[in-house]
Amino acid sequence: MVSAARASRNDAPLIRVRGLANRFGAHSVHEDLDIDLYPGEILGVVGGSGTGKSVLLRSIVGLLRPSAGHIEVFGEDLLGLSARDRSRVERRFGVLFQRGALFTSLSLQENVALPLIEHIGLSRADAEALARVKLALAGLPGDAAIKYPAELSGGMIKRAALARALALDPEVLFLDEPTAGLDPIGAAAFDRLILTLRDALGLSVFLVTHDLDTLYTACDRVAVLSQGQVLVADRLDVVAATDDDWIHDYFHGPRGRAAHGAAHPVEEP
Ligand SMILES: Nc1ncnc2c1ncn2[C@@H]1O[C@H](COP(=O)(O)OP(=O)(O)OP(=O)(O)O)[C@@H](O)[C@H]1O
Repeated sequence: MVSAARASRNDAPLIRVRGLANRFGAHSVHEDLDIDLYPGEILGVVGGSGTGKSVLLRSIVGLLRPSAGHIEVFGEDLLGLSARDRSRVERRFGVLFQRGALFTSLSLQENVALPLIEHIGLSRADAEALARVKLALAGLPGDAAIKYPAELSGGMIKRAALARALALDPEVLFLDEPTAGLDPIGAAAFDRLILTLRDALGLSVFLVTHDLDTLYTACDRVAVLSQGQVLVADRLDVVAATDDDWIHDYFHGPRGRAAHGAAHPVEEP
């Protein structure tokens, strides 16, 4: 199921990564990696454990300086910018990290208000009012705003972290394994939320995942990382048909068949 907001390949990429290398000492994670994110698309990034999906995300959002390569975002060469200009560009990103990363000593509305106070200089009252709007946008009930992370289920924590990622009205949303740890119903609801938000807010989404259901439900394109590079980045059917052992095991193993079956139910005669 892919919405009308699917990216047109005639558009220039919003994010254009070329020749990226990430090395930690003698350990090379990426070498000469290229990847694009098009406006309005949800790009799923998959690959075996340790293939560098999170490292790639962290390099693009500015948390990790790559060893080599170019990262062009909104037409600007990110690695060539001054710290001040970089943070201007990075303000247009929203990031949801794997473990949610909420401050445990703050209520949800205080967590979401924090970037609004720090980056926009809103008063505490205005920031918390806007935070409540963002929490509602992420599908949380009104009474959740004054709760603390310890009082919430895993699914609610993800939604609160998503609300915080949306606080500054980003144009690009980066999600690192957003459905990890959620039960299948909670994960499916989160996938639908991502689609709804993309359509409503015109977001472009870079989504690192292991979740096959997410790929089938939410992603316009899928990029597979393997041996330090992007092995293939295309529509799911093209990717699933690519001749590669990992792709074959991933898409055509029991979980892959189940996800495909759920996305393409056989119609009763
Ligand atoms: N700061 C760091 N210093 C040294 N090595 C690192 C650092 N960050 C990541 N790595 C290594 O880079 C490799 C890729 O890590 P990354 O977390 O990106 O993998 P991943 O594809 O996201 O894996 P998973 O699917 O298991 O989450 C791993 O071998 C990891 O140990």
